[in-house]
Amino acid sequence: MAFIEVKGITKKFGGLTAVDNVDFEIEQGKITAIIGPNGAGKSTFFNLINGFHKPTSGRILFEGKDITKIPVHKGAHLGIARTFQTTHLFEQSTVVDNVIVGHRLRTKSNLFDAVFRTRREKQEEKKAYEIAMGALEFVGMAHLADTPVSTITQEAKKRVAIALALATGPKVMFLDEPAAGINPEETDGLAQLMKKIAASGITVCTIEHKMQMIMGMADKIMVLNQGAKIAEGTPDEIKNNPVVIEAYLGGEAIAEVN
Ligand SMILES: Nc1ncnc2c1ncn2[C@@H]1O[C@H](COP(=O)(O)OP(=O)(O)OP(=O)(O)O)[C@@H](O)[C@H]1O
Repeated sequence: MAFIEVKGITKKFGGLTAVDNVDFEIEQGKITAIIGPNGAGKSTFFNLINGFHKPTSGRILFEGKDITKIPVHKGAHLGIARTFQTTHLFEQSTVVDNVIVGHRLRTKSNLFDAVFRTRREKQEEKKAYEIAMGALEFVGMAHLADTPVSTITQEAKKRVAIALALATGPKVMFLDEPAAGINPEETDGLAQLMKKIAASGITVCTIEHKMQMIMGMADKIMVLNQGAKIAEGTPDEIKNNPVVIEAYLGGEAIAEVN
């Protein structure tokens, strides 16, 4: 059984077919990247598998279970996490408080507990703090735990956004352009972090435009073009695939990644 299996998925927006009958499998504990030119359908495909869009047709199986129609919060409880843009962080709150929000998603305290501060609520608060600190440790941000998000660098914010997803205890993490807007050295650092996440057993699925980064870290790449899957394989297979070179990367881009 595949970890995530996408079967014949199609998404239409009015008359436009953004994703066109794509079959794809994601392996557990690996890094999978989705690439393709602008408008190829990457974000749409990504949002179909992480539950943010519902397909026009086709099915998605997660550990053999049909998750095609389940709401996003149910997906989160099954272990499907998605990182948000750093602009979704609460700038005035501390780094650790931001991450605690991620963990809260999975804890059981209800409004009654929150108002009357029951023992369970206190225990959960402590646990949420410990989990948040563990996630910050993992991404190398524990030393900034008590710092307001507004004062940390863009790269640090990206790591905090990843910690937030990690704190939900996911089985798979979806990262949308994790390295956008940061320098090459920081990009390398993030690639290392993604490898560390995958090595810890959490499956990583990403869209990224930085080709060198993708080629250096992905176990498997899918190439979309005009909504259709035109290739899938290892970085080496993709770099040398004539269809990909023709449709997307072009001779110069290939020279760049080799
Ligand atoms: N909510 C929407 N409503 C209508 N059309 C949409 C919507 N989202 C995406 N599209 C269209 O679907 C097509 C695929 O878009 P998508 O954003 O998935 O591509 P992409 O490969 O992620 O592009 P980019 O690299 O530029 O982000 C585009 O033609 C886009 O205009």
